[in-house]
Amino acid sequence: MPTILVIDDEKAIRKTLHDILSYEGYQVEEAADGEQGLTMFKNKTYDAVLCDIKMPKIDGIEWLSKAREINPDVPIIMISGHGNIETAVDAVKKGAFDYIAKPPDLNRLLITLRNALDKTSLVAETRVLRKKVYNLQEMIGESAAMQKIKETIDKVAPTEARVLITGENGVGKELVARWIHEKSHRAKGPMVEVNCAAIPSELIESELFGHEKGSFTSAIKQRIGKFEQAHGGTLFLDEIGDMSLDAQAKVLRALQEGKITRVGGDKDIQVDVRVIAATNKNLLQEVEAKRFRLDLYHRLSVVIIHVPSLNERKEDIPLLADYFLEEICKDYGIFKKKIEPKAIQLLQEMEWTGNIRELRNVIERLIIFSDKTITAQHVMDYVMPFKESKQKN
Ligand SMILES: Nc1ncnc2c1ncn2[C@@H]1O[C@H](COP(=O)(O)OP(=O)(O)OP(=O)(O)O)[C@@H](O)[C@H]1O
Repeated sequence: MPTILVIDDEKAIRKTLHDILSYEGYQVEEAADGEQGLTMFKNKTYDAVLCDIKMPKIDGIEWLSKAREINPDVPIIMISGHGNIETAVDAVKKGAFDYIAKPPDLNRLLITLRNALDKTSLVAETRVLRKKVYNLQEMIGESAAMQKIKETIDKVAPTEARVLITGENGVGKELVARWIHEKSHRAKGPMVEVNCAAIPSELIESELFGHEKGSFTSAIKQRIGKFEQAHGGTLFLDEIGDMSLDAQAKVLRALQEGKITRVGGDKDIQVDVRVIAATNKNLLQEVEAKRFRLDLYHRLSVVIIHVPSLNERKEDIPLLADYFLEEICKDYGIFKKKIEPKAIQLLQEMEWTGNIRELRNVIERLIIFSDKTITAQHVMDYVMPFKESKQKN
């Protein structure tokens, strides 16, 4: 539940705002003057602030600049009386999110607040994603296939071309998408991911394009979709082969016209988004089976990057094993264990699924059951029986 801080020296206004906002399901905290408001603002992260302009001690404009020094991400909405609309406009120039006039008009208040809260969640989401990008996992592997993938990423990233990434589950498709974003001109913008397989088909359109309040039964609030969230950045559509035909038609329009419409809305919204898609399906087969639109396939697949499974690039196993060994030992807080060349060789001779996580699990198991060095015997005891029983099943 979003928490709103209301700062006003007039008790009646505080009460009105308190009643309206609590009725709408917001948590409300009140301050009777700027000083008290500032102390509260320092001690807690609010989702939004409503602040009167004309107050004793610290006035609204001064309050705004102090609060923005403390936390510039919290949207502040100014409340202005008759005489100070100009000051309110000035406040917006100085970084206030918006202003509302006194006495507060219910609709305007709620819409402004909702927009402000959407901004808060966007800022938070962007920050999480930035952090992810900052910690972007290196792409391990020197096999011919991996080298080619890295070269393709370097070539395609700085362009605006759409990229389709194919390959089995867990081969590293998302990692490829993240590197394309990171090396593109959009790297400072958001990278927004949608797993199309994880969202029920009746919700996918609202997830992608957002919705207006009341457009369907559970649409209690207006919501901004992933296309809008990815504005200025990259939208990663994972498992695109699982998207419904209806949603495909809308995605196609978004790609053709650079515009979207929220579900239940009638306004076109311009979006500047680069789409990267991934799939573990053979999309051309899906086209033949009439589950995927050919025109969308062509729009998405300007460049295709196929990420091969580990079986097709076993040369990468020594580097990957060493990388996971280091990473897991660090996580465990122990010295890095050694692995005998003979043990590596056995790992290379095995059959692997495409999923790199499987190799990571195996290395973790070997770390647990070995002392300082992982030997061929460890592999025979703790990896092979598991593989064999899996193959028998
Ligand atoms: N070349 C690589 N070097 C190091 N780690 C990798 C590499 N490729 C993949 N990984 C790691 O393996 C895991 C699976 O990768 P990722 O999620 O990118 O695969 P995916 O193909 O998108 O999977 P899914 O099909 O499940 O969406 C991740 O933890 C990723 O960091």
